[in-house]
Amino acid sequence: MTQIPLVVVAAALVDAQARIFVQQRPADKNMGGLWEFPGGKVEQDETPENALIRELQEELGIATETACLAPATFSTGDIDGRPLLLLLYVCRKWSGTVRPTEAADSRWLRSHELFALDMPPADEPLVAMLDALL
Ligand SMILES: Nc1nc2c([nH]c(=O)n2[C@H]2C[C@H](O)[C@@H](COP(=O)(O)OP(=O)(O)OP(=O)(O)O)O2)c(=O)[nH]1
Repeated sequence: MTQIPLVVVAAALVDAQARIFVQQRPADKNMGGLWEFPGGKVEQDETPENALIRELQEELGIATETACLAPATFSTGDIDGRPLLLLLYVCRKWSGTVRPTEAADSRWLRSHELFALDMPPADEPLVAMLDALL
């Protein structure tokens, strides 16, 4: 049976020291304990950018806008047998202070430090791309 991909959006928030924000998924969630970029699923009738703006507000308490979300790269994979399309944006401009509301842990890391983290399989190409880009 053909399945429509699950579209997930994620942000590489980059601060003035070129560090990137990552957070650890809570143990009770799918892929619990893995490190990820903030973001989540695009809901019906949402644009990817609006979904990411919503997720950043919900998960981190920060506000940003579409013009501040630079499409960086994407990756593909599957989640529980459903195709996954993971869209990564780079965001350098937001208002408010990053305060994770749901994460088990969080860190600001240089791009090369991301390679040492346990992340979902679909994130590996994203990390390589960020490391080349930043
Ligand atoms: N946020 C995020 N999700 C990722 C990344 N890499 C990756 O494979 N995923 C997967 C994990 C999840 O199965 C899915 C995102 O779903 P989620 O559970 O975080 O999204 P959500 O906030 O919309 O979740 P919910 O309302 O269903 O709880 O994408 C990543 O870097 N960031």
